[in-house]
Amino acid sequence: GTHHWIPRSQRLFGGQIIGQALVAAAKSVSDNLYAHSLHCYFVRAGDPKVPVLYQVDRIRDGRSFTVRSVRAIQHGQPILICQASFQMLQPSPLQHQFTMPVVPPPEDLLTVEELIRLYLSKPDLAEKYKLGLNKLLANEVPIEIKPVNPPVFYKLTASEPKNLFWVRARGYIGEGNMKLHCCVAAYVSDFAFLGTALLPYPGYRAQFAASLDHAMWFHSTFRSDEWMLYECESPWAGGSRGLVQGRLWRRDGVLAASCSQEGVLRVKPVTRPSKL
Ligand SMILES: CCCC(=O)SCCNC(=O)CCNC(=O)[C@H](O)C(C)(C)COP(=O)(O)OP(=O)(O)OC[C@H]1O[C@@H](n2cnc3c(N)ncnc32)[C@H](O)[C@@H]1OP(=O)(O)O
Repeated sequence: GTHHWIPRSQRLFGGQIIGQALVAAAKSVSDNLYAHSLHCYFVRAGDPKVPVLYQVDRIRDGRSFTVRSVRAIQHGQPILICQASFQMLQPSPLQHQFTMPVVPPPEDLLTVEELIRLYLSKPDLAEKYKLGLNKLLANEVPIEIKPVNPPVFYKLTASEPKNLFWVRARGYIGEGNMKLHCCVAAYVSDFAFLGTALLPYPGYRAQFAASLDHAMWFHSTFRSDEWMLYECESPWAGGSRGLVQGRLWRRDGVLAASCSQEGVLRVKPVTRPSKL
């Protein structure tokens, strides 16, 4: 696996490693099987200077379900261990899902880049914020994001640990390759996910934040290059860790996937300039 967007932390982006691990697992199963879940642990930081080797173990090929175990390896050591399970399409009379939250459509909202440009155009914006916003703008991520409740970047306001944004992969993937859409959704699902646990604590900034594990369940067909609503919430934080849970909704209200992640969050108080 080669690298796309590299975060400022200079560790490999977790979503990229999960997405590529799922690509590797998916290549080892037959075409009539579809990913329905994955469970991963990030055991070492990924090094952006070298590629990642994905080693797949064929754990079991069952009649309906097939399980693969993938190790992502760099410098001879695992950086991620991932179990992925695939199933052949099977109908069922049992069918239910939660209801998608009612939010404005993506066409009525601004992308993160448009929001940043809007803030940068404000004549009264302090210099110290301009630098941070320009750094964010230079961050070329292969995902488009439209926050439903855009954050006010320079205001320290605590909010509930809940977040909603429209997301889609940049570029065209097209219909047909459901395995690829799941891999791209795995990439997308790790982006801006753990930050949900920090929303109630504007007085602290993350000194060290990294995902420890990530799990996903795929429920229906979807296209990751079309807008999906990502509903994120953090039911708990403590012990220098935060738990986040997410639901990816197709815009027609069908629940496409569910995600869970725990991350290490080491924070320090934001220092405000003295008024003297
Ligand atoms: C949030 C974006 C989502 C992402 O994509 S994150 C990328 C995917 N996830 C990862 O890369 C995580 C990979 N896993 C790992 O790196 C390791 O397993 C992991 C989680 C660091 C745990 O390894 P350990 O050896 O147990 O590391 P550690 O927790 O002792 O140290 C990690 C860093 O924290 C620091 N630390 C330790 N105790 C601390 C304390 N009490 N207060 C403040 N900082 C502390 C420690 O120095 C270390 O920092 P650094 O890595 O040296 O810069």
